[in-house]
Amino acid sequence: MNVEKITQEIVEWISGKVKEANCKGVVFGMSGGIDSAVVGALCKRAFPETSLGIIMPCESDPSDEEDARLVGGELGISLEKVDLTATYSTLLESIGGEVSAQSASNIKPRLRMTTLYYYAQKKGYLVVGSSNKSEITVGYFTKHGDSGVDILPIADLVKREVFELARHLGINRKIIEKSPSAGLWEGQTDEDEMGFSYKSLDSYIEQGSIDDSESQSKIERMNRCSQHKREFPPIFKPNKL
Ligand SMILES: Nc1ncnc2c1ncn2[C@@H]1O[C@H](COP(=O)(O)OP(=O)(O)OC[C@H]2O[C@@H]([n+]3cccc(C(=O)O)c3)[C@H](O)[C@@H]2O)[C@@H](O)[C@H]1O
Ligand SMILES: Nc1ncnc2c1ncn2[C@@H]1O[C@H](COP(=O)(O)OP(=O)(O)OP(=O)(O)O)[C@@H](O)[C@H]1O
Repeated sequence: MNVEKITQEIVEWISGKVKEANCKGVVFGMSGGIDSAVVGALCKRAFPETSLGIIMPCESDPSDEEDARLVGGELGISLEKVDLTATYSTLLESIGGEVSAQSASNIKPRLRMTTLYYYAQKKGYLVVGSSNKSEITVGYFTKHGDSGVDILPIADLVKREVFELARHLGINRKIIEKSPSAGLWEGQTDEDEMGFSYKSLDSYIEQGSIDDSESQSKIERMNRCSQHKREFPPIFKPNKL
């Protein structure tokens, strides 16, 4: 992969999409992870004066905010912080009843999506998502949460390519070296939850099959089960005659 060429193409693409929408800039969530760091760096190149990163802790590990500030500081990205922890608790209290841990944790990305759209409309910006091809292939994202965005600049890159871009863009080594995590609960890591490594997933995407048949079946099952997340909701078409 010619990383500099791809970087330039993505930057031009972001710029073109924002102009087509008659918008002035971009807003994105800064989690302290590698995906949003790469997206932040690309956005800053496309819109040096009108790129805004939002840090949105929601029962998050405080080190995530430190990491997001480290990336933002080094790249010169303007940052705002919106703490969603109290909002999340209040919503769960209003819902009441017994809490389902998985359903509850998916509220967090949806509160972040709501917050990003507030800033987008207020400032005339587009919301930029940070999903990559590996996550999208297996549906490893929250429907209408972190997938609720306007444009997806790195969604055709597998995780390995995101790492290549991160190194090229000069993202701090601390961010590159930590284990990818959605940060939805303490100790969560992408690879533990998915049950296979990004290496296996990326090889499957690029080659169509891998030697590890157990991982391949898991990947194929997750891909099938998450098809609905990659499509517009089915529309019933009544016979109006
Ligand atoms: N066949 C079907 N047709 C239409 N809709 C269908 C459906 N099956 C389920 N659904 C709907 O989809 C919902 C389940 O999907 P969803 O709400 O997304 O929930 P789900 O896929 O269960 O959870 C999201 C996963 O993504 C992970 N995640 C989240 C956020 C960020 C990242 C990251 O690393 O970047 C990862 C998270 O840890 C978790 O494993 C169901 O409750 C139902 O409403
Ligand atoms: N605490 C947070 N503050 C702001 N945005 C967040 C936060 N957590 C998640 N997000 C947003 O949701 C996206 C998906 O979350 P996730 O934590 O999986 O990604 P990441 O941290 O960028 O990358 P990685 O999967 O490598 O950890 C992030 O890229 C970011 O845009």
